[in-house]
Amino acid sequence: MDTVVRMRPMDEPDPRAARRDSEAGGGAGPATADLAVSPFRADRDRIVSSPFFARLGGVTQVVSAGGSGLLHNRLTHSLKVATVARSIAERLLASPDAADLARKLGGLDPDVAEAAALAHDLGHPPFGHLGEGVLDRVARHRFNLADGFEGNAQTFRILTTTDVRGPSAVGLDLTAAVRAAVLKYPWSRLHRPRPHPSEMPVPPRGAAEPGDAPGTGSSKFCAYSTEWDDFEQARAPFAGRVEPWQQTVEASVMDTADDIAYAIHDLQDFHRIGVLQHAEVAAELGGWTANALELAGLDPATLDSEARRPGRSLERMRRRLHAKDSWIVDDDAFALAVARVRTELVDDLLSGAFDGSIEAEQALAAFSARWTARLVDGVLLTPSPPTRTGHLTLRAAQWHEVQVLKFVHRRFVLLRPDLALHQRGQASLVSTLVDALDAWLVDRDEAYRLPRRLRDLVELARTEYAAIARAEPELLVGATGEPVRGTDAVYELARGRAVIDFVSSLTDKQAVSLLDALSGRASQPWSESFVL
Ligand SMILES: Nc1ccn([C@H]2C[C@H](O)[C@@H](COP(=O)(O)OP(=O)(O)OP(=O)(O)O)O2)c(=O)n1
Repeated sequence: MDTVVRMRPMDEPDPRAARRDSEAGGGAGPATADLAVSPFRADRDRIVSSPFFARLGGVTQVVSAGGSGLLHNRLTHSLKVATVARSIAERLLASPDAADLARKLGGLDPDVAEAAALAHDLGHPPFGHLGEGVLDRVARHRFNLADGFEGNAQTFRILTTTDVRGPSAVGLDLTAAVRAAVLKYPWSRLHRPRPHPSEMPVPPRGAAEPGDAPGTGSSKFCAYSTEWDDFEQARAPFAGRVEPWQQTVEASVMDTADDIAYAIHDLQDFHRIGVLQHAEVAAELGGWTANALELAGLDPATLDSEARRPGRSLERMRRRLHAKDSWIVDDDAFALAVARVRTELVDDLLSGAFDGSIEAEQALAAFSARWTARLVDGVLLTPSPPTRTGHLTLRAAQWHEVQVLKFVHRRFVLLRPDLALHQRGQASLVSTLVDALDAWLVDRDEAYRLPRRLRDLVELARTEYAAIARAEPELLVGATGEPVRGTDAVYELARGRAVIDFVSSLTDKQAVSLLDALSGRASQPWSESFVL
């Protein structure tokens, strides 16, 4: 790719700072004026002021955000990601070579990276990833929405469409650079850009179709067809700087910061509440280290049949890395990463139970500070990365360490049957709630008593799908690829999108309270725990 960069004359507007409404002749009126002078700082402020941002305090990171308040929720997580993203950006800019490369690739501004990090989880539905999977199934199977639901695409929809910042504004009207920086997976599910990244010989991370659902498009993506115009406008300043399927540098900073933040704080959280036990983690890592050669020689069937014996799960993970990430995987680096995690996590942190003492808090804080610094020190900006990664990557040592840290969390927290039990209940709650709201929407007798927000969302989506039907009818397909034609069919899509928008914007607690009320289990009509 040609990265020769033309210098912009001083009086020419910065295309990275372009806003959609100002291009359309609108712009911020007096009621919505920004305090910050820098457009990217103004974006950061717009995001922080949004009710969608405040809502993240009530949304699950891994387990419910309610209760003790000691575990991370999506708000405290986002604040940490923002801190890490800003410091990565500032460190890169302090190196003349990295700063020069970042400029050639389309620019790097710490305010943009920070704003994107603050915004990156806005689209997470109640109950986090669990809710995401349920809403995707419901969107495709019940409402025939080919785009389904995806947390990152919902983030982009909130920022550009459903959030508002003044009487006439649709979306937060952010700059192109910040909008582009939240595009972790810069493509739509099925059709755009062309050729679609899912068709590449080695697709970027998230672009491949799920093996068990052929024809459903990329497993991760950042824009529904309703937001495609915004997507193209946001990415326009980066054309010729990065490939169409590549993240901008700022998106890559946000993505890496997200990985670093949760790899560390998820382990802290579950040590704090006593779920992460020293003995089982020590046995797994120790079992792999003591028998690495023998385990590497086991055939896959034996490895599967012995899955519960110490070391087997880690060996399966090592093989998965070889299958998916051959661009970086290295057995020596893997063994060193296992050794380091064993020393610093298992022997140091987990060897004493968390008892709330000052000493225990100090140990947690030291673990977090040491690992955050180590991983942030491991970032590297490269001119021509392999397709599986962005321009910003972790060096091999730190990349393997993050994989091992995430493995410990997945194996000893996420795969626990007691967590699965809890999540099955939440999954059923989300899908029942969708059914109940949809039944309310189609009840003719209740047409004038519908929640105002829900009604507004239906109208918004109806306008959007009608516009697509006129301008790009080929994009309007149902979940099995059949064309959607006619006013009634378009309305059905709009109804589905509106219910999904509505449910996905609830906190965990609101979702519970709303279903209680809709099922006749709430005793008070004027409850304050949710706002319709
Ligand atoms: N099945 C899963 C997967 C992840 N998580 C948790 C672990 C991390 O705390 C966080 C990771 O999810 P993110 O959305 O922050 O990031 P990803 O990069 O994994 O996903 P995406 O790229 O879709 O945002 O969610 C979880 O509880 N259950």
